[in-house]
Amino acid sequence: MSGIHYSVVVPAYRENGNLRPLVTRIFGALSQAGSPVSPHEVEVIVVDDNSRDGSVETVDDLRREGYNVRIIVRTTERGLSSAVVRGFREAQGDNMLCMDADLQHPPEYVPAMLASMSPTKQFALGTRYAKGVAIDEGWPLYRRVISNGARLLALPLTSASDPMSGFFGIRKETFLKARNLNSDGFKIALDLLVKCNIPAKAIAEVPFSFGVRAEGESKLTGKVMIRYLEQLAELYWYRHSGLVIFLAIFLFVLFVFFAQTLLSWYGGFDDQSQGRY
Ligand SMILES: Nc1nc2c(ncn2[C@@H]2O[C@H](COP(=O)(O)OP(=O)(O)O[C@H]3O[C@H](CO)[C@@H](O)[C@H](O)[C@@H]3O)[C@@H](O)[C@H]2O)c(=O)[nH]1
Ligand SMILES: [Mg+2]
Repeated sequence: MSGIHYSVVVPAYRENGNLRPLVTRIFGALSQAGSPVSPHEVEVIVVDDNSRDGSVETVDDLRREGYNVRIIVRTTERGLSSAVVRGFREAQGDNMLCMDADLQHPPEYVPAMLASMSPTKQFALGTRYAKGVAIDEGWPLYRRVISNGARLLALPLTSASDPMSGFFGIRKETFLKARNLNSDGFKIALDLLVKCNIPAKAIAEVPFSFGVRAEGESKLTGKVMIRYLEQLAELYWYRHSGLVIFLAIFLFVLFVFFAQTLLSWYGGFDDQSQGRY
């Protein structure tokens, strides 16, 4: 039996400059005295979409230096969510964590995130909306507005405080139950929370301070935001189809009632006018 109980999956596109600090800091944090998880139980899987920027060589070097890290290079698929799903499918650990490569999810929180998963806590969620933590002040206002707007729109779907943080963990047994996952766009955590039907009591929230990107550029584009709105529409339907159908019938009945009332008013007025002239 493999001694790997934890897998850290890192979707990465053109992140070569960040991979060495990321991996060394993850294993550094796990090697600290008092870490609830041993570095020997952990593997890191980078899922790269053919960046051709030296990422493969960097991971090979790190592996030779003794870090348990490997890289999957996809050539026919692209996208953050589908990269995460691929990494989870290849993971050996029963406890799987997803984190960004750009150090916005500080590696020092990895031990706590991994340890927070258990048979009763099937989902770990790094949250930026808790007492004592902060989104880095360098984060631009427009990104805060987008983030809060996205969070508000997800409120009818989950009670989790920050389903958009991108820093989350899931137990393999629960992940394997997910059906019809939407792997488009950026928001795979929200999809998993809804489609695996994770109740509030099964979510371990871990507050973390969101950093600024260390190297390279963000890949969040207008297209990604539109995909998010499409995903929300699908999830609303998935979770609340009964309510949506009820509201549609209710609005239809209301419409018919008002239309009839208006028609009878209009008809009555017509009758009177006919009588008068
Ligand atoms: N393999 C792969 N990885 C990708 C792709 N697009 C982005 N990534 C990787 O996904 C991670 C997040 O992408 P960023 O480009 O850094 O996104 P962001 O704008 O900082 O958004 C992040 O913050 C949001 C919170 O506000 C998170 O919601 C979001 O998931 C993401 O973590 C990075 O490691 C990046 O390399 C892709 O097409 N393919
Ligand atoms: Mg980022």
